[in-house]
Amino acid sequence: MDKNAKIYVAGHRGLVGSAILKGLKEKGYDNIVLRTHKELDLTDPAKVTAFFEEEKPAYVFLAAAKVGGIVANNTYRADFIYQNLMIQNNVIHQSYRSGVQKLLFLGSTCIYPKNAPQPLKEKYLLTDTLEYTNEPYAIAKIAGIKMCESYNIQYGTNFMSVMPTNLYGPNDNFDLEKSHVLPALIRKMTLAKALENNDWELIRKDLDKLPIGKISGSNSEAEILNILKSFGISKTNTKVQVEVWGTGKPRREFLWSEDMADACIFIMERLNFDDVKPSSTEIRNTHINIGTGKDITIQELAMLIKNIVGFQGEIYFDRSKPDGTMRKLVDVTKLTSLGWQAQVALEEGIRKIYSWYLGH
Ligand SMILES: NC(=O)C1=CN([C@@H]2O[C@H](COP(=O)(O)OP(=O)(O)OC[C@H]3O[C@@H](n4cnc5c(N)ncnc54)[C@H](OP(=O)(O)O)[C@@H]3O)[C@@H](O)[C@H]2O)C=CC1
Ligand SMILES: C[C@H]1O[C@H](OP(=O)(O)OP(=O)(O)OC[C@H]2O[C@@H](n3cnc4c(=O)[nH]c(N)nc43)[C@H](O)[C@@H]2O)[C@@H](O)[C@@H](O)C1=O
Repeated sequence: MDKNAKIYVAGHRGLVGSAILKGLKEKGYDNIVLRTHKELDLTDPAKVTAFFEEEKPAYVFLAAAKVGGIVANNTYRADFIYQNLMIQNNVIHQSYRSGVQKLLFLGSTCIYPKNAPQPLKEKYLLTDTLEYTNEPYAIAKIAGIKMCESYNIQYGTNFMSVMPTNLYGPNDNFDLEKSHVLPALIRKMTLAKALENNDWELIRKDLDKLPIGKISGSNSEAEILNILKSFGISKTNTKVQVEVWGTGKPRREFLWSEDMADACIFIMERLNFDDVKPSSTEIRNTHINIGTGKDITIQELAMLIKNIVGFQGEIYFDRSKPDGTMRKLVDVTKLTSLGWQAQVALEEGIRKIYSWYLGH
């Protein structure tokens, strides 16, 4: 990418978009065009058309999407399929129409079949049925991969697709109902530790960030305890307990968001669709996995976060909540063979995000 070329980062205030923006600035890219969700609703075809006609970016990082954890995906199924299809259809199609030189579409490893062999190779796409809790989101993401691939084949565009594993880092979503597991457990353990220490000031400050109406400065301690209980943080006479969803047995792989951003920029700077296009007519692997190549169980993750936060109480598993896919470790050979590797180990990343969370 030319350092002066106009680059559009869609979703620049989110977890990944903010890390991509930071990474681009650090590398000296200074012609970056941005729009908040409020300024440009990417589900609106007319507004997206007008934006591309006006700005004509040369490069596009498509990091805007409807995103959430397992329960959000399972609950807001219509929103996840509709909004994601609309956002990506609009951005990819208008990128083609306005002559964008290269686009990076962000998918997710949930595109792979629920029971696919491990580690997940790119070619396992579309070989079996998906995990049901996130099927609408996964189908939208598969449509995005196939849209990039089809435009490349028919129109000669250069649209790349990447499939990141579970991500975490600054500007993540810490909503206790809609977020992913890692930010949710950071927040739950932080609140639980504050409850152990009777640190009501910290608890009030934290809960103040909840949707309006749940808490105000005048909530009594009993009312706050009820709110915490509704999020799975409870106190008996002797101990504080934190609820962890599911059985704790599923395995997940976690990548620091700034490593993810680094991989995205690496791919945009060095790779083209022709480099990843297989010669076979049965194309199933034109996308690229991004991950660390290491996974842990949710129980191990919960214990790691508990220790780093310094929460002394107990954790227990709520088996009424879904486990989702039991394992989705990605095969990162395609990317690492090109010279890219993740830098931030999980324990270091958890320390960093815990410190970021306390500061925010
Ligand atoms: N987080 C993860 O663990 C993973 C994420 N991914 C993928 O990475 C990408 C980025 O995800 P992540 O950064 O976590 O998501 P975030 O929710 O943190 O950020 C998404 C961004 O998209 C914006 N956005 C959402 N809807 C619209 C819209 N209609 N118009 C304009 N902007 C919109 C949001 O703005 P606002 O907040 O104002 O709505 C936000 O800035 C997504 O494609 C996601 O599917 C893939 C695998 C794992
Ligand atoms: C990135 C990926 O994210 C989603 O998939 P997921 O990996 O299943 O997402 P998750 O982070 O929400 O959960 C991981 C595991 O952790 C368990 N778990 C324990 N306790 C909490 C908890 O407190 N919150 C959450 N959210 N999960 C918890 C939870 O039960 C599950 O077993 C996809 O829908 C899709 O969007 C996608 O692509």
